[in-house]
Amino acid sequence: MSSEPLRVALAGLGTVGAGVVKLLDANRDLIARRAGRTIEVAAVSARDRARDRGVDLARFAWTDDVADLAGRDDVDVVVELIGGSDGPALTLARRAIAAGKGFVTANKAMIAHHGAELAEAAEAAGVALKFEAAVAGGVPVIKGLREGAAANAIAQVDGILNGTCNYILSEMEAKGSDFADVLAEAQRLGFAEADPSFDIDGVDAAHKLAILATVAFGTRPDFDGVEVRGIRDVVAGDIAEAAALGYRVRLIGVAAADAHGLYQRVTPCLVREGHPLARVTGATNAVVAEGDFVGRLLFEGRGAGEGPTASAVVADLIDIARGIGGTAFGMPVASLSAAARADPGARRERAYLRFIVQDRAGVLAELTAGMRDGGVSIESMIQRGAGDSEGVLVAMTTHEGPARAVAAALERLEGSASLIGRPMVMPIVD
Ligand SMILES: NC(=O)c1ccc[n+]([C@@H]2O[C@H](COP(=O)([O-])OP(=O)(O)OC[C@H]3O[C@@H](n4cnc5c(N)ncnc54)[C@H](O)[C@@H]3O)[C@@H](O)[C@H]2O)c1
Ligand SMILES: N[C@@H](CCO)C(=O)O
Repeated sequence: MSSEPLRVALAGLGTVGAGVVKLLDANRDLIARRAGRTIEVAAVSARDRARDRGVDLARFAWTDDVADLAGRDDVDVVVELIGGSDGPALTLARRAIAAGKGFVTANKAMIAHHGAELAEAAEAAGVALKFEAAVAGGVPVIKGLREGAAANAIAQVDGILNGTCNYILSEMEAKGSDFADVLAEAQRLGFAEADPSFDIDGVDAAHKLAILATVAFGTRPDFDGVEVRGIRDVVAGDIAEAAALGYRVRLIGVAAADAHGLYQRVTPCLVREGHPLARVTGATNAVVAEGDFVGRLLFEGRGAGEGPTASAVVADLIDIARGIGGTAFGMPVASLSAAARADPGARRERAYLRFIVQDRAGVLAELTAGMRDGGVSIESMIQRGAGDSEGVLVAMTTHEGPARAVAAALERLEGSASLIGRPMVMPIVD
């Protein structure tokens, strides 16, 4: 055991930051034995010094300006738990790495947008950059793919990457609760982001997917290449229709890399009951990856909240304390390929389509004509509802075909007086 502790600065003392302090306190001896040295918090910074976080902060040096943590001589590693893709988090990352400090973050937004730049800077400075907590919270999926599956070519990763959305969808499914009530509960439980639109509009999952794709395929991070749709438009009727068909509604991130290029999408999907992602409920995250030699891998666990996220942050610190640096994405940035984006319209899949329509003669004919004109083959169709002023629900499933055909069909129906609101499209995952 080394007598030299690993000295850490913590930037941000919210849900995750306070969790890191609690975990380092609770498992101090175990962590020291595993890391070969103790891990000591030397300095901290947050917005509000006086706030009670349930941990004793008086023992740590305090800095009001978070950027000052990067320049401290008594710190080996800076841990950034502030959030935000740019602003103080990015300034701190750049300064800490330039100052020769290791850098650990849970900030998926920053890594999705600036990961390549920061990884290149870390390589040049010879310091570790680690972000296990940024994807799937406590689930060691970055380490699993970057190290455990490093020998494999990976063709596709699919994941439930946002605990808030999965919690909302599975609570709506189990209790028939309203979207807004379930969202408020997710915020109270501490796994929804401060701005929940990042969660429910799919942006948070897209950040994580872009990072996962980089680690899985060795392609440069391409957040702007992720097609993103969130769960705002999922209604109770969709969840009921999905159940009647033998499916569950889940927000799924999929990334695939092949000869057509890199394909990345986050969207609510119908997932067949029996698929490993269908039975994932609550704030749990799960990632399925297919390796050419290892076969299917499933990573699953708590994707958010104080304890799980702190667990992943401290695992990164333990690696650094052990002297395990390595490259941030599993290979040097210069070796990451700049994959072309695959045409999303060419992707072949089955889809669920839901319309709220006026209940009058000719409406179904209009819908099916739209499908015919777009080149979509309907597999099943059902109409439900009382035919009042709120309209009736029509749900269809399609045979497998290119995604562009469904888009073309919906374009033909756009502006139709028969439609109430916008149609909902969800790919089907069997
Ligand atoms: N909460 C989770 O379950 C979870 C899971 C995985 C990843 N993350 C990520 O971890 C990071 C932190 O999340 P959180 O939930 O703990 O957030 P939080 O809002 O609970 O805490 C943020 C902390 O940062 C501090 N802060 C903000 N701006 C600052 C500034 N300019 N200077 C100094 N301090 C500042 C705040 O005072 C607060 O202490 C984010 O990047 C988030 O995306 C969170
Ligand atoms: N808001 C995120 C936290 C974990 O990144 C979620 O709900 O999954």
